[in-house]
Amino acid sequence: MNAAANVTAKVIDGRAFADRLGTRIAVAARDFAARAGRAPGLAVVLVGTDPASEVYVRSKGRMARKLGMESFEHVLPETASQDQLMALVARLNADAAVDGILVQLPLPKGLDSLAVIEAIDPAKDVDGLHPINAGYLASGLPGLVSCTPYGCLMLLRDSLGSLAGLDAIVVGRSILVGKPMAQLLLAENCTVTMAHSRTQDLPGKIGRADIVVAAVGAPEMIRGDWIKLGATVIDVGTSRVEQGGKMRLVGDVDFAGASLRARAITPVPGGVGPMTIMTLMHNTLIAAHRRAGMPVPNLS
Ligand SMILES: Nc1nc2c(c(=O)[nH]1)N[C@@H](CN(C=O)c1ccc(C(=O)N[C@@H](CCC(=O)O)C(=O)O)cc1)CN2
Ligand SMILES: [Mg+2]
Repeated sequence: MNAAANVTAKVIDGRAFADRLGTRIAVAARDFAARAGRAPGLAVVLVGTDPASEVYVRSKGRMARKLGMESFEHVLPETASQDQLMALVARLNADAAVDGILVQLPLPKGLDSLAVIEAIDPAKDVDGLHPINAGYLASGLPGLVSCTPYGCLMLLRDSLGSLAGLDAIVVGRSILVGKPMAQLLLAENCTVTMAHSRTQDLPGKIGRADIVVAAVGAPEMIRGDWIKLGATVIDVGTSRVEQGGKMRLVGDVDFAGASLRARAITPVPGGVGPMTIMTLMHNTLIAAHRRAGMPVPNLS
C-alpha cells in the first residue's frame, strides 16, 4: 500500500496482458482445429454505421482471424427491421460452423436489443448477456461471462492475487458491465457496493473501497481525491473530449489525480479496452469446446 499521498500508482497494462492471453488462445485454437476438423467460429453482427461500432466490429473480426478462428461478419443497414435482425440471429443459431454470436451494441433506435440478446442461443452467447448466462453467473454455475467485466477480473487477479475480503465498489449498473462485474467480485469473496446515478455520498463510498470499478461513461467524473490510499482502480469508461483543440480519450476517473493515491490503475486507452476484445476471443474458444463436447482448456 502507498504510505503517502504522493506515490505514483503502477499503471496496469491491459494491452500487454491481452497480447499474452492472445498467444495462449491462438495455440488452443490451433489445437481445437486439429482435433475438431474446423476452426472456432465467431459471427459478429453490426447494424448501421456508428463509426465507433464499425471500428470495434472490424477489430473483433481481425483479431479472430489473427488467432486462427473463422470470422463471419454480417452488416445490416441502419433501416434493418427487428424481424430481419431476428432472422439473421436464427440463421446463426442454426449454423454449425458458428460457435459464438455477438451483436454489436448499441443498436440503432427502434430496435429492441434485449429481445435480440434473448434470441441468441445461450451456448453461443459469447457476450454473456443472455438472461440464462446472467443467471448462471449469479448462481455460480459455468456459463459465458460478459467480456469487459471478465477482462477487468483478470486484471484485478493479476494485480492483487486473492481479492477475498476486499471492499469493492462498482459504479454503474448496466447489464454489459456493472451487474456482471458485481457478481464476479462477489464470487471472489469481495464485499461489493453497487453505486449508480441515485447513490448518495458517492465520494464517501468510493473513499472506503479497496477496489474501484468505474463504468458510467461520464468523463473523469470520479475525482482523484475520492480514491482511498492504496486502492486498485479499474476504469471502464471511454469518452472522447475536446482539450486544447484536440480530441482526447478519457475514462470515468481523473487518471492523474487518482494515480497519486492508488496502488494500481488502468489507463484509458490501453487498460480495459484491449481486454474486452481478447476475452471475447476467450469466450469463443470456450463456446467452441463446449459445443464440440471437448474439455475447456485452462488458459490462466
Ligand atoms: N455487443 C457488445 N457491444 C459492446 C461491447 C461489448 O462488449 N459487446 N463493448 C463496448 C464496445 N467494445 C466492444 O464491443 C469495445 C470498446 C473499447 C475497446 C478498446 O479497445 N478501446 C481502446 C480505445 C479505442 C479507441 O481509441 O477508441 C482502449 O480502451 O484502449 C474495445 C472494444 C460497447 N459495445
Ligand atoms: Mg482502457
